Amino acid sequence: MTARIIDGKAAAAAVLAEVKARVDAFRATKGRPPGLAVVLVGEDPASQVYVRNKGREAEAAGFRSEQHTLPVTTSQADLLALVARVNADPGIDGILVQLPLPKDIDAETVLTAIDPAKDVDGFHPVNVGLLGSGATDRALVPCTPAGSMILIESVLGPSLAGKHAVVVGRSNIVGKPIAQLLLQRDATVTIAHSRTADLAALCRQADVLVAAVGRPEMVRGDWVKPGAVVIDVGINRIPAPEKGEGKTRLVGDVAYAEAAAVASAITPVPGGVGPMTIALLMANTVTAAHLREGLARPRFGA
Ligand SMILES: NC(=O)C1=CN([C@@H]2O[C@H](COP(=O)(O)OP(=O)(O)OC[C@H]3O[C@@H](n4cnc5c(N)ncnc54)[C@H](OP(=O)(O)O)[C@@H]3O)[C@@H](O)[C@H]2O)C=CC1
Ligand SMILES: Nc1nc(=O)c2c([nH]1)NC[C@@H]1CN(c3ccc(C(=O)N[C@@H](CCC(=O)O)C(=O)O)cc3)C=[N+]21
Repeated sequence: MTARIIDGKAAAAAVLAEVKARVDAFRATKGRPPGLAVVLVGEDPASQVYVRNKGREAEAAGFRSEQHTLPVTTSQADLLALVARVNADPGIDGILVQLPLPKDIDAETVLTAIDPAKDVDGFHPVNVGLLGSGATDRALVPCTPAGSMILIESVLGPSLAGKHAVVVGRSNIVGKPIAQLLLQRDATVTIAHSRTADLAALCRQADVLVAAVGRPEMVRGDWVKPGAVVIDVGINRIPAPEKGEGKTRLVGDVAYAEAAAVASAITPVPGGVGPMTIALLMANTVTAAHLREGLARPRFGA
């Protein structure tokens, strides 16, 4: 079997088209566009690329978009003061503080200081709790998990009843929220991590296999059940001497060619989950704007 390649770029473009239509309607009703503030502390080059991409998409969608770039030496108090300022700005509906933060800043303190109604990352404890209790009418859901679900739905449809989903990775930003969303779609969910015994055998039981580990090509072809749907969340930059000295390339957490020979459908890296993350950030900003203004919640990727 050769797997169907799940086109994350095309799916992201479809979400962004829905976003744009919603932005136009929102602006016509409210007389202002949705607003997104992205905060970057420090000069991590990968983070700079992501933040720039987010700003570009926000402008393309017709948002008010602002970027705050603070030096790596910024104190936690100064960052909290900025968060308080954007919390209080009525024209800002979404706030994203790019992770990771410098080591002297406590990320949990900063994320908890964001107004949950503006928490378009879905990382605030209020949104984590709403997601965990199934209140998806009110929760802001993390972008990468929400985007991954749209890709899964594009292959398997809305119900995962009877399917075993294995999520490798238990981070608060990816693994745990993806597991919650899979559970809500009636999958039987197993969450694996670095202390899981016989990971390969467990993965071989998965009808839906989600890799969110951060280890290049760790999931091998013989870990994949024939016909499984494989979602590769990993983004790893590795040396690519074949492209020339000092060059790099992006790979996922899945050994793509091996897995694609066994799976029924698989996301590529790049061009899979990554573009969906950015599209869902825009969608969450539109959702936050609607909820803050008392308008009906829009749905994306339906
Ligand atoms: N496509 C996108 O838009 C995004 C991609 N990413 C990418 O997704 C990946 C995961 O990110 P994130 O969740 O933040 O990473 P974290 O480092 O926070 O979490 C990694 C998880 O993988 C587990 N793990 C690590 N090594 C192993 C192993 N050998 N066997 C089994 N489990 C293991 C860890 O287990 P334990 O808890 O036991 O330590 C942990 O739960 C990264 O490649 C990241 O770049 C992240 C965000 C967005
Ligand atoms: N507060 C916060 N929210 C995040 O959502 C967040 C974060 N911090 N920190 C870092 C991770 C990572 N992340 C990605 C977003 C887009 C791509 C993406 O667009 N990837 C492209 C390739 C991009 C490239 O070429 O480098 C793709 O996969 O096709 C990847 C990764 C969001 N994150």
